[in-house]
Amino acid sequence: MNNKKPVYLLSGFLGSGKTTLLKNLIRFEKEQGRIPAVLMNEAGKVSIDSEEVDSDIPLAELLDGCICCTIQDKLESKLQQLLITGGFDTLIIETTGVAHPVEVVDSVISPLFADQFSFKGIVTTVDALQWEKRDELSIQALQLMREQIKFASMVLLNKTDLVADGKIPVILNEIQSLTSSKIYLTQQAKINYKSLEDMSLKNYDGSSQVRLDQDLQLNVIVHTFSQKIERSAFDTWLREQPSSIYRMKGFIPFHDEKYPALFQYSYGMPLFFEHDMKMTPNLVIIGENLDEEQLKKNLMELEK
Ligand SMILES: Nc1nc2c(ncn2[C@@H]2O[C@H](COP(=O)(O)OP(=O)(O)OP(=O)(O)O)[C@@H](O)[C@H]2O)c(=O)[nH]1
Repeated sequence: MNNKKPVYLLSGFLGSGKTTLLKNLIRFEKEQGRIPAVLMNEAGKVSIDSEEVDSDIPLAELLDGCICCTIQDKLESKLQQLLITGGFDTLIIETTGVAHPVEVVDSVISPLFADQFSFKGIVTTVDALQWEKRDELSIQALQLMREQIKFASMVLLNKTDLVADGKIPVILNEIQSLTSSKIYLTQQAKINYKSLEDMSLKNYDGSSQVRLDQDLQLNVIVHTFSQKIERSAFDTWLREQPSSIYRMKGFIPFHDEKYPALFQYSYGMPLFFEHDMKMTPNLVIIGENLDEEQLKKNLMELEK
């Protein structure tokens, strides 16, 4: 009888649907009578996604950096902590959108945990629309997306609702040329989660070509609003932002709302959701070669 806890690694570029998949997977695990633990990290000092994980789920977080080479030691100690605290059956790791999955696999497959964890594989989500528009990405960002696909044990081609039906076979072919793993077409990262149980770790040869810290000039900027702002002024500010901002998320304190609104933005598409709890009004901005000083100055002007 194998008592090792299965570990799933969720990978995928910024905004591709990892957190959406995580939430679905947690629900599925609970329905199967299992308790999932979650390890997540965010490329910023504050965590937005962890607010989305129910409080009854064991959760460990790594902040301020990517779950990759720079914090591998921290990752190992978090894994150890989780094992000591126990009380879970499955572990789901959500990596930041800028992490190379292989770096994380290295920690999880560490001899330290060999008898406790059974690594099931990497599930990579790909934003179909973003793939279609991949020419707009920098070479490094595109290279990372390719690597995330190449090392996947399973690929979810997500957000298929955002591209024309006729384009799907083309995209599918392009992605299949990078991996022999199965590709599922999804919306809101919905699949039959039982297929995850049969995954095996493919394409893991330990070689990684992208060292993000050196290659991709990615900035993570965190702004904390000190006052409420006008929605219209924020919308105007949004329209002026460059395409080199890949992702934003946070809680925005608007004048006419009781609590800060949850804000999600990927590749030019903003979404706002009412929130029924008072969250710290932090906005995390992720992009390439961003002018932090100018961005913060403009955001502060919205508060006047
Ligand atoms: N239209 C559409 N939107 C989706 C789909 N799946 C997820 N989204 C939305 O896309 C946004 C980003 O999804 P997340 O699940 O947060 O993506 P992520 O990969 O965790 O993002 P990071 O944490 O920034 O790397 C959210 O607003 C989701 O609701 C989909 O299939 N179609």
